[in-house]
Amino acid sequence: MATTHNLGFPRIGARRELKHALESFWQGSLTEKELRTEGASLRRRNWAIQAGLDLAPIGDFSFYDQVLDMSVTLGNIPERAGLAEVSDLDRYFRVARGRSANDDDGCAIHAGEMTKWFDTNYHYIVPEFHSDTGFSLNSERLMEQIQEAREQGLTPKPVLIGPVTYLWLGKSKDSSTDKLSLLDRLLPVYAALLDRIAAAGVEWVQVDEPVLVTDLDADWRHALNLAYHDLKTCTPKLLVTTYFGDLRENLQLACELPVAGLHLDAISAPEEVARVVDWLPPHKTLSLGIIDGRNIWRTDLNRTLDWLEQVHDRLGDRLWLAPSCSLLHVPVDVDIEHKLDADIKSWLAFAVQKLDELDILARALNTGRASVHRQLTENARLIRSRQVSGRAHSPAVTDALSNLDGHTGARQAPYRERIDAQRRQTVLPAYPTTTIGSFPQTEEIRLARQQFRTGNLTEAAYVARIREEIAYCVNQQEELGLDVLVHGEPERNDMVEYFGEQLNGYAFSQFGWVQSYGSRCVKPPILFGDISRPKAMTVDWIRYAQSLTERPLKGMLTGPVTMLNWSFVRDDQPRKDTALQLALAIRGEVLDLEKAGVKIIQIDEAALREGLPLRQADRASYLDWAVNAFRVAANGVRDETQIHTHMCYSEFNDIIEAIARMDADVITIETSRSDMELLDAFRGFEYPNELGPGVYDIHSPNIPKKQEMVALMQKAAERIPSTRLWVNPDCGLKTRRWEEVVPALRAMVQAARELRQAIQ
Ligand SMILES: CN1c2c(nc(N)[nH]c2=O)NC[C@@H]1CNc1ccc(C(=O)N[C@@H](CCC(=O)N[C@@H](CCC(=O)N[C@@H](CCC(=O)O)C(=O)O)C(=O)O)C(=O)O)cc1
Ligand SMILES: N[C@@H](CCS)C(=O)O
Ligand SMILES: [Zn+2]
Repeated sequence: MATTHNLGFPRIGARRELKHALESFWQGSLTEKELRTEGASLRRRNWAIQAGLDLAPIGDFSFYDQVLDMSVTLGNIPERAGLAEVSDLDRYFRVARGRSANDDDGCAIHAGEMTKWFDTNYHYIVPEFHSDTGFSLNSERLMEQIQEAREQGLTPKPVLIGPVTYLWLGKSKDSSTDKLSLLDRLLPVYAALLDRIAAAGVEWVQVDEPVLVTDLDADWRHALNLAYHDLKTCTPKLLVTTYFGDLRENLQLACELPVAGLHLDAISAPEEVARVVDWLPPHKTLSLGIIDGRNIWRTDLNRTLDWLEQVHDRLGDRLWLAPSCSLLHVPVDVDIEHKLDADIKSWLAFAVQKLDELDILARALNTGRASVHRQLTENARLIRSRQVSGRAHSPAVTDALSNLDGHTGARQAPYRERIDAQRRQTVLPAYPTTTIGSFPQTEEIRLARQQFRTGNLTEAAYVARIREEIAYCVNQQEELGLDVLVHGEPERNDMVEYFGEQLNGYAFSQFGWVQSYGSRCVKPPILFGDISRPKAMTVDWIRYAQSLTERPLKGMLTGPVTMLNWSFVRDDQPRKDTALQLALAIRGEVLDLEKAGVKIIQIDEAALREGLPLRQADRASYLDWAVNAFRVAANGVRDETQIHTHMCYSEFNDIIEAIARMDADVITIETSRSDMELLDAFRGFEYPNELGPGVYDIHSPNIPKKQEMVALMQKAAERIPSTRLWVNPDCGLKTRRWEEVVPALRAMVQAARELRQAIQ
């Protein structure tokens, strides 16, 4: 009998119940008890959905982030969060979100650093390590949830982040600390935790070690061996899970770890299944991730069974079935979508449907295909309907792509020549100030959009409301004295979804939310077919904003690679082909903006770095097509038109040469939290164009001080000539309030003025 289980379920709730509860709690309109009750109710509902599984995940639910939860379990919470004087939950949120100086006692606490979870759009709170970091067990949360799940009649399988991945995800806060040196201190706490779990009568524990799909040096590989040899005396059976990629040179290591089972992501690594089946010692369980946990297309069940049956024949009871990774990365339930086109909806499977698929596959293996004949026939019909549908294909798009040549992505003149034309066209002071695009997305703006969507506000009234917001935003920027203004993006629900809604080839859901960080969610649009742009998407808003000011106004677009990486994309053609289609559509918009007199155009590529393959060996080819897509989108303009791009959450050292190839005139990037160290990459490489290193962290409610920003820019000027530096925040301001934005930008403008005086 093949066993079914799941690596994790989306915790935000089908209607984002967790988001609403968290935000009410933070505003003070929900008590801690009420928040905990809502959490328990969500867990109950999620487990009810998973009741058909042989083993249900426990501990995947989190009030903010599963990595932060693991830090709490291991007693590794930064001291600044306070010890005795606050409740556990308050301390937890202090690390997650920081605390502004305006709260209660006037003491600001900076939030834990947030970064990308592997190559996904989920962000985790980075564990912090020091040379004296100690660990201590805090198993209450897991023990309670094991009990809750039992009461619901489930067989619990606790989910832990494995010790080696936990260290790998964290950051040493003092340069002397080698993270791996902490393993000796960490392992006894894992052992104690496993003992407690065993005492609760749990048989299997899932231990996530996705580091196994990355390039590991000998020390990290040794750490994996050491850790699992150390833990092998613990009673529960350990299922080491890997996901998001293939194992390659770590395959043998993974197979030979002294644990009871291994989970392989058979969606990312189909070619490794046979090798793992061969290598895995005969006493071990193999869990195969056979349903895509990161995309939303229905699985071809018949085709899956064609190869899976042979594996089942070989492994019998040793075979477990699961989605490829946690379902955290997909929305909850496609059945609640009532506005999706019926054909497209029938091609999709969200978390609930993925578990149904898993059940059908298990039944087909355990009791024969005939026992699920109806479901398999229906699945075959729907898979075929997608394959033969003409809706994904547009001959006009194929034609447009065939007209691309080597010149399409090239600017007319090199940067050193075109910068003169740009400076003649738009005269700016040294250290020009600008922002990244969005200004506060207030409740009122979202309400207006909701009323428009539900027919309670006419289009004319909605447009008037957004124009009013743009006018306010432009006026504020003029008063603050910023040099290059933006319209503030009030018309956008999201920087990707907004464009997805306007392009042919995209569909979008009503409730397809996926957690991005904490209570913040995104609704990735569904890219199902060839992409084209029926009409201009941003020109009217930007033209209106420009009409309100004499100062230069920056047009604002999302780039093709970010559109690709933050959408659910079609799986019937290579991603690079889809990127090129997106690039052509965005190129059309860039040229329309230029035609409308816009002299500066920013094309955000916030997710370019995120899409970088986890393995070094795969990176060059990704960067080639990703940079090419950006160039096709951006570089059709005249020399005088200045192209900006923006990237956030980026480590640039390893991709600096690719960034230079994008040939944007100006790049604005996140750097403030790294104390400008990120700019070392730009110095070493002698980055030729202009750069706006973010001078303050927009994720924090703290108002930056002028002197701090001056100091950061001085550090930047040690690496990049000051004549090529811009002054701007790290990222967009949509999550902040106007009361925070105005003083922060005022201080930033003053900082720029001080810097200018120093070079006169
Ligand atoms: C820069 N970032 C982005 C990432 N990915 C993206 N796709 N987009 C990004 O901007 N990844 C990295 C970072 C992550 N950062 C953030 C920051 C902020 C958010 C965020 O605030 N998300 C909002 C949802 C935004 C949205 O779509 N709003 C809609 C309203 C949707 C809604 O609430 N609908 C209601 C019904 C009606 C209503 O009340 O309006 C409902 O469905 O119940 C809009 O503006 O129209 C959030 O609320 O979490 C995300 C990532
Ligand atoms: N223009 C976008 C970029 C975010 S990465 C914004 O300002 O929100
Ligand atoms: Zn950004």
